[in-house]
Amino acid sequence: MTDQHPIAVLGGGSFGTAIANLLAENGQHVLHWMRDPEQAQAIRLTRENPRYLKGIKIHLGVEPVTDLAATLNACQLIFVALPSSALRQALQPVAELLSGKQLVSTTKGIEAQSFLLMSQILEDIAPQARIGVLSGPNLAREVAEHALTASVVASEDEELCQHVQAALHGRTFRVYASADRFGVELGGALKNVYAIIAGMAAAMGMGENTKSMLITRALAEMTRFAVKLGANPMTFLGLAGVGDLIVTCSSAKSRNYQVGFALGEGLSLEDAVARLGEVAEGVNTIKVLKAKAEELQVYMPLVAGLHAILFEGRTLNQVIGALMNAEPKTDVDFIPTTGF
Ligand SMILES: NC(=O)c1ccc[n+]([C@@H]2O[C@H](COP(=O)([O-])OP(=O)(O)OC[C@H]3O[C@@H](n4cnc5c(N)ncnc54)[C@H](O)[C@@H]3O)[C@@H](O)[C@H]2O)c1
Ligand SMILES: O=P(O)(O)OC[C@H](O)CO
Repeated sequence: MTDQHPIAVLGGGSFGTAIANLLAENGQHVLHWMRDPEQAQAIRLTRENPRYLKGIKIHLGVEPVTDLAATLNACQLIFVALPSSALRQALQPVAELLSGKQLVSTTKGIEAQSFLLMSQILEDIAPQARIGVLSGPNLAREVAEHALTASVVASEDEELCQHVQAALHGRTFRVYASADRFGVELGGALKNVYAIIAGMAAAMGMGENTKSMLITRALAEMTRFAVKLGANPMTFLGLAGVGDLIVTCSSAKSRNYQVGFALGEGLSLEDAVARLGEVAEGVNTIKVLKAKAEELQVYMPLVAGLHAILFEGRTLNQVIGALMNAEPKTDVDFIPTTGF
C-alpha cells in the first residue's frame, strides 16, 4: 500500500539515492532533498546521479528537490541520509518542522564531543518527533542494483517500524524490526572503524585467517564496548551488528575499507580520504571512539592500534607486533545475561 503523503529522503549521496529509488519502485512518491540545485537539475534531466551512483537509473517517482522546509512540510515519513558531520547543522534550523514526523536516520556516525548517535541528535533537535534508525549490511550500490538485501529498522515506536517495513519491503529488499535502537545504531557506527583496519590488512596481502581473526576480534571488541554503554549484546549478533561488520570488512565497495586499503598502500590519511571523494565515517569515529574507550576503560586494542597508526606516528608493523604479543586473553569474554 502506498503512502498518502510523499516520503522524504534527505541527502543526495549514494545511500540517499539508493533508498529513494527503492521507495519509488514500491510506488511511493519520493521527495529527494539535496542541497545542490545543479545536482537536482541534472538528476531531473538525465535520471542519473553520476557523482554518487553512476549507471543507476533513477525512477520517475523520485522528485529531486532543494527546498528543505517545503519537503518537510509535505512529508510524514522522512529518511535522513546525510553525513554525520552535516546532520545537526542541516536540520537544526528547521527543527520546528520536524515535530510529530517519523524521522529515520540511516547515518552511521557519532558526533564528536557529545558522543551522540545520529538518532539521539534528531531527538535532541526535535523532541516531539518519532524517531527510528535503519541500519544493516547495505552497500548503496548493491541496494541500487537489486542485490538481495536485508536491513533493520529499529525504534521503540512499533508503528514507525511497521511503516518503514511497508514502505521499503520489496522484491529485493527485506526489513527486519528491532526495538533496540541504540544497539542497532551503535553497531552501524562502530563497524566502520574495523573496515578501515580490514582494508589495510587486505592491501598488505594478509590471508583469510587474518581476515577472520580481525572480524571476530572486532565483534568481541565492539560488543564489549556496547555492553559497557548498556546496550544489548545480542543485537550485535544480528544484521546491524555482525552482518554489517562482515560486509564492510570484506568488500572493496565499502568506502571505509577503501580508505584502509589506500593507507595500507602507503598513502597518508589526507590523501586516502581525498582519493575517495565520498564519506568514510570511520575516519571521524576512530577519534571519538578511542577517547570514549579510554574514559570508560574498555579494552579495545584494535581501536587503539588504528589510532596509533593514524594519529600517533606508529607504524603498521609496530602495531601488529604489539597486538600479536599482547598478554593472553580469553576468546568470548562477555556473557549475555537475562538482564538484557
Ligand atoms: N553508501 C552506503 O553504502 C551507505 C549505506 C548505509 C548507510 N550509509 C550512511 O549514509 C550516510 C550518508 O552516506 P552516503 O553514502 O550517502 O554519502 P555520500 O558520500 O555518497 O554523499 C554525501 C551526500 O551528503 C551531501 N552533504 C554533505 N554535506 C551536506 C550538508 N551540510 N547539507 C546537505 N547535504 C550535505 C553531499 O552533497 C552528498 O550528496 C553515512 O553516514 C553513511 O555511513 C551509507
Ligand atoms: O561504504 P561504507 O564503508 O560507508 O559502508 C556502507 C554501509 O554502511 C555498509 O552497510
